[in-house]
Amino acid sequence: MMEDDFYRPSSNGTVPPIALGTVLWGTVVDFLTSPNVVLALFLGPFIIAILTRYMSGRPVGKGANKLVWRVPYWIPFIGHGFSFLWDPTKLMKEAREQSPHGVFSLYLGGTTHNIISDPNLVRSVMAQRESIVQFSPVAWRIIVKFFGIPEESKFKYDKAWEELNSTLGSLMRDPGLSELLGRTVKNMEKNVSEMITFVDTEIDLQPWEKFGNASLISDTETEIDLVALMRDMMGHASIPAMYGSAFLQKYPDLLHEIYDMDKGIMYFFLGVPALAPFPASIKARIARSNIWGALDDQQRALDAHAEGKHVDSAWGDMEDISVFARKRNEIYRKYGFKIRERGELSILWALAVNSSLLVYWQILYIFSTPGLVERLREEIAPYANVTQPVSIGKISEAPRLKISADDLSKNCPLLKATYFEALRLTDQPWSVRTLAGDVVISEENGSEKPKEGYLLREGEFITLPHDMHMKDPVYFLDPDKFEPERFMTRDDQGKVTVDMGTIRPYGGGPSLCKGRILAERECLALIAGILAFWDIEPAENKKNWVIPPQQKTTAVSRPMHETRVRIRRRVFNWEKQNKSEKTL
Ligand code: HEM
Repeated sequence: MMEDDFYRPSSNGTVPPIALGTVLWGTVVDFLTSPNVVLALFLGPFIIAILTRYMSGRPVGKGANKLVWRVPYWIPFIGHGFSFLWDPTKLMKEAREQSPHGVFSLYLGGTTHNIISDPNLVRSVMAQRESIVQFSPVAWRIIVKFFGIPEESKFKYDKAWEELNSTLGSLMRDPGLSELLGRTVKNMEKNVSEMITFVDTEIDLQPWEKFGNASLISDTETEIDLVALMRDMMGHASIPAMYGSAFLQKYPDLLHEIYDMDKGIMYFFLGVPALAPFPASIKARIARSNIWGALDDQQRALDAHAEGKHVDSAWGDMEDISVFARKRNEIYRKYGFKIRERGELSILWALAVNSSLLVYWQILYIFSTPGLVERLREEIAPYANVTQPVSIGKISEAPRLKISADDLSKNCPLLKATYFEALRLTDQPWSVRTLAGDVVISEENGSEKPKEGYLLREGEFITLPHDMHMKDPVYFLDPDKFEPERFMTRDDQGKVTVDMGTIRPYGGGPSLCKGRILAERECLALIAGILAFWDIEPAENKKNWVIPPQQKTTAVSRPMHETRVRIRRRVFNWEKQNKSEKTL
């Protein structure tokens, strides 16, 4: 029998195996480098892209039930994915300009998103039945992906949904609203009057001064980052109002962890794995897990408190935790939610992120608009005032600040208009819905104009980017200009009123922001308090304010860079009087 011999030359003239590989490789190389194949490989993707582009622009049809025009795209399946991730605002702005009716659809990773910003059509979407135009599947996706609630807890949430949702109503009416607002304003009155310490010893600085890298210029002037300062001033007032004063004392980094988590929102939604080497993603995950740790601790303490068990003394008597937070804890206990299943992070995040950014933009626009500060100070004077401190010999207390948030909202149209205008310019909220059936949306224009109607199909998404309307030059003259007066009207008797008009800074429909009344009042209160107490100018060139470009978030945008400012305490009337008496 002949032995196998790999090295024996082949007797039948075929090439040996080693050579066979070489030949095969050579053949492949020959094949791949033949002009036809090079052409095909080179042109293939182009042909696919051109075909995709040609076929992806969906015909619109005619009549009252047209299909929404789809922006053509080049890459199958991915569709507009890359340009969407790169700069969604630019993509949408350009698409709206090209679309015959300002309504268009984008194709993102296999799903069709109908983008609607016309206020009449948005109203029509909001008026549809929730069973067809659904928010709850979107809400659950956010809860799992961003807030990290375990998927398997869904059945508990389904059972408790109505009761948990009904607690949100108490954010908008009394006694819940006035309890939260009252405490928030009290914290502001104290913190605003102690906002700047004018010391240069790190240990004596206020937490917001540390975060804002405060540097002492003189006994009466400090330089600081306005973004960090305003964010923390709001957070240090609103979070203790809802979760009690021990919460931030026990977890002093919590506020900044909320900001870090918020910065990583895209990574959570894209499902980027925990260990993926993206610093912002890793930071956001660590932050989320620390926030969970703090909230879990508080839930345990609340459980123990409610059950009359021992509670760690660091939590104090817990009496200053809002009725709202206690009620939610009661519902979690009633439905047997384990500590790790409780979704308080969604509330804490909603409370902390948007108002804290909004007050930064609002104060920046106010100070950078010539003459506005003086007009506002005159308007708010009766409702945000500073009184003379008590003096014993040469030692006197700090001046006292008193703010009436309800009066500011009712009686200060200019201040309120600056809030609406800051929202219009910097808020970029989107409402997203899924379609559980076909639906026709149409303009209820009530005029002779033919009614425009669009057929939207089951399985598609509807996205309402409210910011597109808020910056639309058709509705807002000079849309990039800060002009609060655009929200104000004067009647025949000279009475000035302010109205939000068609802007939708808080989204709409069933998911419409439940903190909107609280947000408006707390923002007005903080701005009025600061205007009453402090003078602010840009640090660099004392007259030249720079408005930073914006980075998109889920609602109020983040500035792309910090704003260094110089802050001085105002000279109050009694001080001016004392001075003039001394010089006499
Ligand atoms: C200027 C400040 C604020 C802005 C611009 C804002 C904006 C928004 C937006 C755009 C939504 C989503 C709406 C949608 O999906 O259509 C929302 C939801 C929500 N916001 Fe706000 N918000 C602000 C402040 C607050 C505050 C202070 C709270 C207090 C906790 C709060 C609580 C909520 C809650 C609970 C929801 C979810 C509502 C639901 O799904 O039923 N918001 N907010």
